[in-house]
Order: sequence, then C-alpha cells, then structure tokens
Amino acid sequence: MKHAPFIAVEGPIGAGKTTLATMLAAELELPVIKEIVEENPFLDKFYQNMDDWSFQLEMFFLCNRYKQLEDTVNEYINKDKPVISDYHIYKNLIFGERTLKGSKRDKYREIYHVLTDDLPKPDIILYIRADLDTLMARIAKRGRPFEEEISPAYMQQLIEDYDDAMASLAVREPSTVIVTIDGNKVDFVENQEDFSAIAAQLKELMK
Ligand SMILES: Nc1ncnc2c1ncn2[C@@H]1O[C@H](COP(=O)(O)OP(=O)(O)OP(=O)(O)O)[C@@H](O)[C@H]1O
Ligand SMILES: Nc1nc(=O)c2ncn([C@H]3C[C@H](O)[C@@H](CO)O3)c2[nH]1
Repeated sequence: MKHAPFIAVEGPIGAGKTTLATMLAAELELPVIKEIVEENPFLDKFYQNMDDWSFQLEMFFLCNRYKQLEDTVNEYINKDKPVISDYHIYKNLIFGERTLKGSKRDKYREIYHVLTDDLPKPDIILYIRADLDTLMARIAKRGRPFEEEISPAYMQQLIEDYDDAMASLAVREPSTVIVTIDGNKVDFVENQEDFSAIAAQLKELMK
C-alpha cells in the first residue's frame, strides 16, 4: 500500500467488531479507535421507542463519529500512521436509512454527506457477517440491559442492510479492500488459528 492504511472492522450489532479490532491492534501494534457506547444518552430510549428517538440517536452517533474521524485524520492519517477502528463512518447511513423516515431521513442523509464526503475513508474493511441466531446469542451473552429490547426482526433487517451496503460500497469505491469474515464459522475468540489467519491476511494487505 502506498500510504499507511486506515483499517475498519464492520458488521451488524454483536458481530465482534470491538473484540477483533482490539485483538488485531494488540497483535499488529496498531493504535485502535473505539466507539463510545456507555455514555450514549439516547440508546436506552431509542430501543424502547425507535420512532420517537431515532433522529436524536442518529445525529448523536453522527456527530460523535465525525469528531472521532477528524481526530483520527489529524493524529494518524495526515501523519501517514496506520490505524484500526471498530467501525466505518458509513454505518451511520446504514442505520439512518433503516431507522429514520420521511423528511428526517432526507435531512439526515444530506447532513451525513455534507459532513463526511470530503473526509478520508478506510482503505481496508474487515466485514464480519454472522446469522441471526449467532448475533442474538452474542448480544444476550454480552448482557447490555438496553439491548434486551432488540427484536429479531430489527436484527435480521440490519443483517440484510449490511450485506447490501457492503456490496454497493464495493461497486462505488472499488479501491477499498473488503475482506468478508464468516462469523458463524471463523471463531477468532476461541480459535487461535482462526485469529492468526486473519492477522496474517491483514499484514499482507498492509504491505
Ligand atoms: N467469535 C466470537 N466467538 C464468541 N464470542 C464472541 C465472538 N466475537 C464476539 N464475541 C462476544 O460477543 C459479544 C459481542 O462482541 P463485540 O462487543 O466485540 O461486538 P461488536 O460488533 O463490537 O458489537 P456492537 O455492534 O454492539 O458494537 C461480546 O460478548 C464478545 O465477547
Ligand atoms: N440506531 C443506531 N445507529 C447507529 O449509527 C448505531 N451505531 C451503533 N448502534 C447501536 C448498536 C448497539 O446496540 C450499540 C453499540 O454499538 O449501539 C447504533 N444504532
């Protein structure tokens, strides 16, 4: 790669993004950027009533991620240092298109593009796919109280939205390398060989 890569781990809720990004950062000695979850004042309310709270929540995520991306650009990308993040800012659009309706969705889409279109995007995406049963089990095991309200229908929709979004990103931005990881079969937590294979592939891509 001509410049130090910007790497993002993506996938639906509970796919293992933070887990994998943290493990890869330790293995490859990369700085890691993580989503701030616990301080989000709207998540709890959103899961109880999505229609009432989606705009506040999506705007909160967008503003936070915009700030984090700005910092990442200044601290790493402009200094040609590699970095790994446990999300891609594009996920704002994946969620926003699903949770918002009508004019709020139109306004949000516009704001998303105004804020992010001129900012650097990840060169490499590690996309973790997993089926509904696997994801619901992981979310339950993790046990965040506000996520008890997550319905299988919402999750199934997100799984499909993520597949569509990654396919359209591959067409729109062919220079982005997307590595798809089958999270049902590949177990980077319990199986050292599985983790080593992902780390080796990433090292190769970073050259
Ligand atoms: N391959 C795996 N095998 C078993 N457990 C896993 C695996 N990957 C993640 N987990 C567990 O599943 C839960 C969710 O993982 P994690 O928090 O990394 O997901 P995430 O994709 O970052 O979630 P979110 O979308 O909410 O940010 C955690 O309890 C984690 O320990
Ligand atoms: N609606 C919505 N929009 C987002 O951009 C977004 N990003 C993450 N999440 C949810 C998933 C986990 O519950 C929790 C932690 O990732 O927050 C989101 N929800």
